[in-house]
Amino acid sequence: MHPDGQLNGFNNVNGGGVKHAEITGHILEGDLPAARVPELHNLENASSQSLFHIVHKILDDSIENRKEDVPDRVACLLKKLVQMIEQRCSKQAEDFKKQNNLYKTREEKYQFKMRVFKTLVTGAMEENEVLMNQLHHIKTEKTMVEEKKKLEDVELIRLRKENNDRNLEISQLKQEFEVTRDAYENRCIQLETDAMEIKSELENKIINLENLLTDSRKKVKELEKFTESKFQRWKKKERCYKNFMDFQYGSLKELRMGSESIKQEVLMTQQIYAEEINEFGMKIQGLVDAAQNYHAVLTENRKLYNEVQDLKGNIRVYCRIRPFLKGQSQRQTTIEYIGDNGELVVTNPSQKAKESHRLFKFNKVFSPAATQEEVFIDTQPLIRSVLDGYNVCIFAYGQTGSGKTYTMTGPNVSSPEDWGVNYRALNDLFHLSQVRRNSFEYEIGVQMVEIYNEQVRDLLSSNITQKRYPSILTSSSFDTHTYT
Ligand SMILES: Nc1ncnc2c1ncn2[C@@H]1O[C@H](COP(=O)(O)OP(=O)(O)OP(=O)(O)O)[C@@H](O)[C@H]1O
Repeated sequence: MHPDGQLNGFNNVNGGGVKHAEITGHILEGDLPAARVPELHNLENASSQSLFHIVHKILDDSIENRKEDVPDRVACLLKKLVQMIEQRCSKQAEDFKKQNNLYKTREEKYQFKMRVFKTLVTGAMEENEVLMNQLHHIKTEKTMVEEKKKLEDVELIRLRKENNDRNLEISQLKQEFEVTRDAYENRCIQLETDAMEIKSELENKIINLENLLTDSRKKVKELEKFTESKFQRWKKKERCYKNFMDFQYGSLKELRMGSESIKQEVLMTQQIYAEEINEFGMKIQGLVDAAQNYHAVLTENRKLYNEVQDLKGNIRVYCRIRPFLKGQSQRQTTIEYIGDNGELVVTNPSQKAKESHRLFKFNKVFSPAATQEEVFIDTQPLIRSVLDGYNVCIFAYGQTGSGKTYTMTGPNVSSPEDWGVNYRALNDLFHLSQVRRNSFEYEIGVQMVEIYNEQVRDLLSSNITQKRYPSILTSSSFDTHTYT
């Protein structure tokens, strides 16, 4: 593997070593003539170390012997030696360069080979891994196959046992088959005998059936004749129906035409109807406007009406004179005069002449002849103002038997003519709420009380214990709610 130049170099050194001994022998002797210096050219092949050694020797020798001619020879020799060393050095440098280049080339080659080897090694390792995996897989499969084999062995033993059992069964079945076959053969013989009997029976039946068939054919012929006549009748009927259908079809055509004309009429009517509806809508709009105006006028009217009630006076006192009851004498009357504007003159015969007449002034005085309706008509406007949100109180005052119940309730509830103020007022309020139901919704509550000996009693309560009010009535107890 060493370069050739280096090997030659060693040879030269060895070879040079022999000559070096000879040359040093001459130089050491000190009689190296100048004529022999050219022989030193033969030292070209001597090693650099031996040449340096020679130089050292020459120098030592010249120092020891102090010969005058030595320096020239030494100089000549040294020059020669230096030239040789230089040549050698340059040669060696070239050799080194060459070797270096050679080494580099080889190194690249080696590196390339190394890479190839590495690739091969990597491939070999991967292959090895794959093989290892395959080996592992094969081992696993082997284990499975072994287990399967064990199971199959067990299965084989079981199948063998089963086979023995089956053989046993087969032999038993064979025996049974023998027995069954014998029974079957006997049965066949029996059946053959039966079949023979049935055959003879069937032959008899066939003869009978043939007779029946002959009869049937006769009947079929008769039926055919009958069918032919019927067919003719049906054909006649078909013709009739066809005529009828044609007639119906014509009627249907007429009906369709009629339907078309009706459709046209309906469309016309729809158009007229739409126009009329439009007109009607416009009229309704007018009516709505009129109704709105009507409401405004009604509100104004009501306002004026309540103002009139206010002007008549918030507190009004009416006097009703009860007629004499049966058995009472008409001569006992103390009523002297009843005026149209509420004047009442009462006489008291027990007083002196001046004080015997007393004048009372009321809003109105009802005579004994006044009816229930006349009394109510004067209170009606006040009652109606309740529906506009005014508080109204009507109460009767008087001594026992003076006619309070008669005036407020009436003597006979079943007769509307006899109804008192209460019934008439409620009747009027319900009637008005019905009339105004499109504009207002009223909720009406009723309470009737009696004040007797400064004790308030609920006249509508059916429970006796709750009849007496514990306290004085508040105005809110009489409220009538209105909603718009
Ligand atoms: N205007 C009238 N016309 C005819 N009969 C009358 C009239 N007013 C009262 N009466 C009769 O007078 C009687 C007494 O009347 P009523 O019972 O109404 O009196 P009252 O004031 O309620 O008595 P009390 O305070 O005791 O309850 C009754 O029989 C009633 O029918």
